Amino acid sequence: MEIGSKLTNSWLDSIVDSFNGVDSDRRRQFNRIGTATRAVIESVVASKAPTEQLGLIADAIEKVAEDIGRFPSGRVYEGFAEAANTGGNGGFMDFSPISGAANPIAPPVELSLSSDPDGSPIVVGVVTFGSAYEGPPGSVHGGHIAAAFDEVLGLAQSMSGSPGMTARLSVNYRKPTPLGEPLTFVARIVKKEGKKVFTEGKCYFGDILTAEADALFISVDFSKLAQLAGERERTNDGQKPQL
Ligand SMILES: CCCCCCCCCC(=O)SCCNC(=O)CCNC(=O)[C@H](O)C(C)(C)COP(=O)(O)OP(=O)(O)OC[C@H]1O[C@@H](n2cnc3c(N)ncnc32)[C@H](O)[C@@H]1OP(=O)(O)O
Repeated sequence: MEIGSKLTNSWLDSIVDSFNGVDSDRRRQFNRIGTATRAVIESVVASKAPTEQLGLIADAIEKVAEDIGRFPSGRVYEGFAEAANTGGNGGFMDFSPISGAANPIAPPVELSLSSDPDGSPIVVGVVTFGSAYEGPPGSVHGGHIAAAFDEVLGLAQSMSGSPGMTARLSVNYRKPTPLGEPLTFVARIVKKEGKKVFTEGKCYFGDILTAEADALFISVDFSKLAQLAGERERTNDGQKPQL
């Protein structure tokens, strides 16, 4: 199922088009950096390395930060990084904080579109949270579970054809969600009433339901998104938001 075809707004199309023009080698290098930085984050959290080694590693990381910091920083793909905005265009999501391979803070959640046994479209997110995401001992922090739900539900609601923003997200944590184990998130649209898109999702470890969520999305006028993008540019320039 190609949901991108349902997202026909020209502002969004221009963003997706801008991704399509992105040099693939550049994208590959960004993804390499994201993957390596994510590995560093995973290893430095509670590392058992000797203190002397930690000092050398800190020196090396400070050098990397200095090297990359010499270049101006902005956004490679202008626009939002959330799944709901992408129409399923994988590349545009490279910098999503949840599913973006090139964003080191993303676990990342790997998203795909599927259908349930009755043929209804669903979004599936597969992820293994590493040590950096620990909340209760051996378990994923609840905030990161909520963020993963926001991402998969956000993509699901875009299948309504009139995507919007999360207005409300409610998570019910049924059992501790294990770290370091593959988890499967499943999300779907429940109903649509005017601008309101109601969604629900579940998180499984194997057959075990560890958390479930429901969320309300409100379809937004793309001029609002353009306004938010403009505000982001202003705040990037050091000015205060004016929303
Ligand atoms: C292509 C779009 C992709 C967008 C990005 C992808 C999102 C990915 C997931 C996210 O992380 S989004 C980030 C977190 N969410 C936000 O920052 C949203 C902040 N809130 C807003 O910007 C506005 O409140 C919002 C756009 C959600 C709604 O504003 P509107 O001016 O469009 O709503 P409006 O006042 O027209 O209300 C429409 C209906 O929705 C209801 N409603 C609005 N906000 C609500 C809310 N927060 N909770 C419950 N109901 C809400 C409202 O009562 C009303 O119901 P009725 O028609 O029955 O009267």
